[in-house]
Amino acid sequence: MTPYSYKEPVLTLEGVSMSYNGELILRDIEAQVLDVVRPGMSQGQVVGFYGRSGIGKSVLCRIMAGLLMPSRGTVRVGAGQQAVVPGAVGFVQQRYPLFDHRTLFDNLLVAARRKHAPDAARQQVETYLERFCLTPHRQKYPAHLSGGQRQRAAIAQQLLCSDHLILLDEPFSGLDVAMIDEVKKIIVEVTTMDELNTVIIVSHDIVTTTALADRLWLLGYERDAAGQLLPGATINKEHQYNLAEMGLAWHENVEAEPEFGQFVEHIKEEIRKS
Ligand SMILES: Nc1ncnc2c1ncn2[C@@H]1O[C@H](COP(=O)(O)OP(=O)(O)OP(=O)(O)O)[C@@H](O)[C@H]1O
Repeated sequence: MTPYSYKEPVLTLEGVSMSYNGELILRDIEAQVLDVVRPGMSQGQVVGFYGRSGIGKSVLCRIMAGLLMPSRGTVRVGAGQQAVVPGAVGFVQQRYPLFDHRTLFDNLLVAARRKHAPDAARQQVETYLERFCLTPHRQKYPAHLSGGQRQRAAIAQQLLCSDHLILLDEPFSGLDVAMIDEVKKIIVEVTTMDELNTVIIVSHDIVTTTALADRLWLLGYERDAAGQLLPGATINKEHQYNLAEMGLAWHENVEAEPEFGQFVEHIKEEIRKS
């Protein structure tokens, strides 16, 4: 088994609940991501986040990104475990919002300027363009980029202006198989770029996401002792999977392993039941 250990927390959800007009959507969520350490390498974290449609994944993402205040509870982020504020967590939404009237380079520069002085910001943008194979497209406007290029640009943009934590909402939907491979590579690249980089992937593509993840969260409903469904979805302890502990993290071609196939079936069944 790959040797690993854990250091300080990079994301903590403490008693997070959310109601809208008296309807409880999320109930008392307690979950934490720790900085994983693997000898001789810079290893970030990948959390796969699942749940049935309409259960509250987007609401929880907006709370984790600091864009929505929970009705109760707190979200702490980063090595300093500060309460999250808007901008601290990158959020790549399905529409990949970029400024249409700015070139790709300028879009990234606007993001980088939120964190860096002018010269350093330009340098950072050059680095990210290169890393994400976007250098040849630097002068193009968003409308002239392919779906995959926009996806990579949006991930680069969010990485440039946030502090290590990035949420990806359905990053594989609507992409062809070659593009899915490319986005997978980017996610691996992001999480090996910096020890503290943490990517949370919200996805209905269980196989692709589980293969990348070292941790999974499943948002579902719990039942009381009498078997009645409790209001509000939560991520209970049994639905917080540590794939490193299970020997299913960081393998190339993990999808081909029988244990992986069995685990994916188990997850699908849990999602159906929840
Ligand atoms: N501003 C709001 N006011 C009232 N209810 C809301 C609001 N935002 C979300 N909801 C409700 O919260 C619930 C969870 O919605 P959410 O968008 O988080 O689901 P989801 O798990 O992301 O779904 P999907 O996988 O289909 O995108 C839904 O019932 C939705 O109607």
